[in-house]
Amino acid sequence: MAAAVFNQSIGASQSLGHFNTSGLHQEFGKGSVRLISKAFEVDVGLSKKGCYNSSQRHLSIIRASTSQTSLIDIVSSPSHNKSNDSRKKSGEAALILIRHGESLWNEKNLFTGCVDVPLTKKGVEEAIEAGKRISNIPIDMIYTSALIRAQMTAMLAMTQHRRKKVPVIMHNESEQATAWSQIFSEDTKKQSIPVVADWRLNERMYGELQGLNKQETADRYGKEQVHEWRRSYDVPPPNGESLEMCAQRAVAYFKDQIEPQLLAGKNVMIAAHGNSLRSIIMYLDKLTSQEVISLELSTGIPMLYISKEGKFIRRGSPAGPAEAGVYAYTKKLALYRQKLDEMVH
Ligand SMILES: O=C(O)[C@H](O)COP(=O)(O)O
Repeated sequence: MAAAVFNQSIGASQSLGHFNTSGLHQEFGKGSVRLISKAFEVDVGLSKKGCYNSSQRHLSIIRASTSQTSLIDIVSSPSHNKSNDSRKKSGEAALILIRHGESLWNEKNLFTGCVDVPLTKKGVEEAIEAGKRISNIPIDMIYTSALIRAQMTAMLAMTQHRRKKVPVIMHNESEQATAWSQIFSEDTKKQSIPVVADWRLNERMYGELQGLNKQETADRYGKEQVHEWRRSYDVPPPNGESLEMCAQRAVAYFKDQIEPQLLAGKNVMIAAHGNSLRSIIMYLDKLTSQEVISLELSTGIPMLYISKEGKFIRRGSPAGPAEAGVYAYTKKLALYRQKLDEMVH
């Protein structure tokens, strides 16, 4: 069964180059075609609780909590996870990248950047659809930006996951917040997925363009100027961040916080934004500052990478509802899926 899924997936990956794509795409690299589109993208040929009035009580809660293992410790510690042995053997981990679903300002065609606006109804639906597409892929840790549109996307997507673990937002903004969000059941912790929200995954800060209409801005300053602000690597919009500046925090965060999790065999989902993800993909795929110009990400389309021995291998994203035919599963992912099937039947 697992082998069948595996073979089917490999077959799909080999034929991906023949799919019709409806969105934007780019081609470059020797022997490799990268397609980033609404439809799919793949490399071809590469393969806490209660209110305490007494401050005394409050302090003791904090002290008690410091001796508790946190949810992140549970996920990160090898001794807490039986399947960790097989992870070590295969030395691989899944990495899912997902740009948030459509936001209310995407719908209005406004520059959004770090302005914190929620999803539209369509964005909610996109997030749920994205969740269906990744419902068979293991997820041990979730990282999102500090912005609600990315957090909504991650949470809505997780409502669809077959493993039925519960995403739990980590609150480390203060000692008190950490203490008050402790879970006191090891079993419950094991059925939870830590969600770490960090501003360094935020959308690029769009400076004085935030809140302006994209079309009106192009009419006023010229299409080329606006394209340069939106897509060039090193030209920042007025008083905003260039992609390069955005990369300095987003990629640094990825390297410091996320990559060690992947290297430890943890399967990670990142829900973030067009430009913070473009900068991370630039790092993962070793794109040049020229190549990244034509890299476009659609809202709500999950991309799958495999992290193996310090390398990142793109394994596609789905063209349609039949996700098994479009993600190039590894044997390990196929086995995970088989286990999920067995849990249901
Ligand atoms: O912040 C925004 O306005 C968008 O979500 C991303 O903008 P872009 O398409 O100009 O990169």
